[in-house]
Amino acid sequence: MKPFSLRLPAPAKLNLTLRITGRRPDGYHDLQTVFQFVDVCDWLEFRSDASGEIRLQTSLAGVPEEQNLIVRAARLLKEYAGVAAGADIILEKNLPLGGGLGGGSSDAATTLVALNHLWELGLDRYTLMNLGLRLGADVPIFVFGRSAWAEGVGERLQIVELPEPWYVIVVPPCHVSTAEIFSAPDLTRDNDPITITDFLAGSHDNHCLDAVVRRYPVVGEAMRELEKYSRDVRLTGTGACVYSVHGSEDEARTACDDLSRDWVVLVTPGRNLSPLYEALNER
Ligand SMILES: C[C@](O)(CO)[C@H](O)COP(=O)(O)OP(=O)(O)OC[C@H]1O[C@@H](n2ccc(N)nc2=O)[C@H](O)[C@@H]1O
Ligand SMILES: Nc1ncnc2c1ncn2[C@@H]1O[C@H](COP(=O)(O)OP(=O)(O)OP(=O)(O)O)[C@@H](O)[C@H]1O
Repeated sequence: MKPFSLRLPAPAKLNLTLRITGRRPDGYHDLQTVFQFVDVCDWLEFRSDASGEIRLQTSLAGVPEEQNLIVRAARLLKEYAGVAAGADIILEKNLPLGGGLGGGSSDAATTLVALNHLWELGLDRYTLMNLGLRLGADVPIFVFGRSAWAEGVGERLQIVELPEPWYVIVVPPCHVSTAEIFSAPDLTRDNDPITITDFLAGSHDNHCLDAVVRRYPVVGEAMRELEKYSRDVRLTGTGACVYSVHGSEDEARTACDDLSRDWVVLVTPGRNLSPLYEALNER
C-alpha cells in the first residue's frame, strides 16, 4: 500500500581525504575525495498531501525557507516530475551548519529520495543524483548512499569498501563558508592527482587545511587537542569539523569524554552504507 508518511535520517559524511587538482572555467574546482558516512543524522518527516504546496517546519533558524535546501529539493523534484501533490516536511536539525559534514546537502538528498517514494515517481537513483547536483556538489553522494571515491566536483563516484573505524568529531565554535575557502588566494589548486591505491596506502591530505587554519585558528587548536588521543587527525571538507580515527569504541569514547569538557564532540562509527538506505532497507 502507498505510504502516507515517512521519517528518515539525513546522515553526515566525512571526507577521508580532499585533494584539489584543478580549477574549472566556471570557478568550481576539480577534486579527488573519499566519502564515508557516519551515524550522526538530521531527521526528516514527510507527509504527502493534496495541497500542492511544499511546507517546512524547522528548528533551523536563520535560513529563509526559499533558500533551505529541503524546500529547494522538493520544488525541484515536483517541477521535474510534474507532480500535483504537495508535502509537509518537519526537520529535526542535529548537524552543525558550515561544519563540513554536509548536513544541508544530506537533507536535500533525503528529501529527493523520500518524495520519490511518497509521490510514487519511480525515478532511479542516477536521475535523483543528477537532480541533486543542481543543488550542490555534495548532494549526489548522499543520494548514492555508499562510501565512495569521488572525482569531478565530487559527482563522479565509485564504490570503495573501507574499514569502519570509530571517529571522534570535534565541532569548533565557528562556521566555515565553503565558498570563502574555495576562493582563497592562498589555496593550492594544481596538486597532482593520486589513485585509489595511493589513498588506501595512507595518502590522506586535505588541501583546504592550511587555508582554513589560517582563517580559523580555533580549527588548528581543535586538531592539536585531538592529536593527544590519536595519531590520525583530519579536517572534513572545508571544515570547521575535525576528527580522529580510532581502532576501538572504548578508545573513541574515552577521548570523547575527555574532550567534551571543553569542546562540542560527537562519537560515531563510520558507515559504508548510508543510514538513509539502512532505514529504507535498500542498498
Ligand atoms: C568541500 C566539499 O564539502 C567536499 O565534499 C564539497 O565539495 C562542497 O560541496 P557543497 O557544499 O555541496 O558545495 P556547493 O554548494 O556546490 O558549492 C559551494 C561553493 O564551493 C565552491 N566549490 C564547491 C565544490 C567544488 N568542487 N568546487 C568549488 O569551488 C564554489 O565556490 C561554490 O560556490
Ligand atoms: N537544510 C539545511 N541545513 C543546513 N544548511 C542549509 C540548509 N539549507 C540551506 N542551508 C545553507 O547551507 C549552508 C551550508 O550548510 P551545511 O551545513 O550543509 O554546510 P557544510 O556542512 O559545511 O557542508 P559541506 O560539507 O557540503 O560544505 C548553511 O550555512 C545554510 O545557510
